[in-house]
Amino acid sequence: MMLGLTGVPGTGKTTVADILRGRGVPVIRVNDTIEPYIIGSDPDRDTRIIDEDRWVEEFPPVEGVVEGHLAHLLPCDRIVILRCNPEVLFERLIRRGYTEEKALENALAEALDTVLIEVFEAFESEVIYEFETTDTDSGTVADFVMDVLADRATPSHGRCDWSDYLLNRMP
Ligand SMILES: Nc1ncnc2c1ncn2[C@@H]1O[C@H](COP(=O)(O)OP(=O)(O)OP(=O)(O)O)[C@@H](O)[C@H]1O
Repeated sequence: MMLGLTGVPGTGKTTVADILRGRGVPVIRVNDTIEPYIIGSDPDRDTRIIDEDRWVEEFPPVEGVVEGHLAHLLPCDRIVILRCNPEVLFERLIRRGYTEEKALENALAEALDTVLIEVFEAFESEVIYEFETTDTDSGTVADFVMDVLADRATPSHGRCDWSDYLLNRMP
């Protein structure tokens, strides 16, 4: 089974993936596979531009976990999407050295359910597992991913509502 572990930057994907790898689960990091597919950069947004179509086309199927915010573009069997309260996400990203602008951009992407919407466009709800990491340690998040791999978890989505965050930001 190929399980995609996705979410906005800062939701904890890499931390969880490292724990899973430590427990013997095969994990591929999207970031380790995209180098040949970089076709430019966007200095305004401090991001690299990837030829996503070619990356998806040439990605060899994996028995295990694919971790990264593009994982849901792949034909995964199951998708775990990590969520985090945008205020907390913002603080995590600032602590990690992001500029305020970039941290805010990601907090807004989380508040607007951006990744969840992309996941919904590509997958049936029976294979989508949403998990909130705001007040949950990464070991517990890793336990959940292992439950999904072992078919012990129930698909779910729609429990994260960050509309208060958006309302508080309106002029
Ligand atoms: N469950 C958690 N509770 C508290 N802090 C966390 C949790 N998960 C991750 N963090 C912290 O948040 C920051 C971002 O974590 P991480 O790099 O795992 O996120 P990510 O989703 O992989 O981001 P990216 O997509 O940019 O790689 C790190 O400083 C990490 O220590």
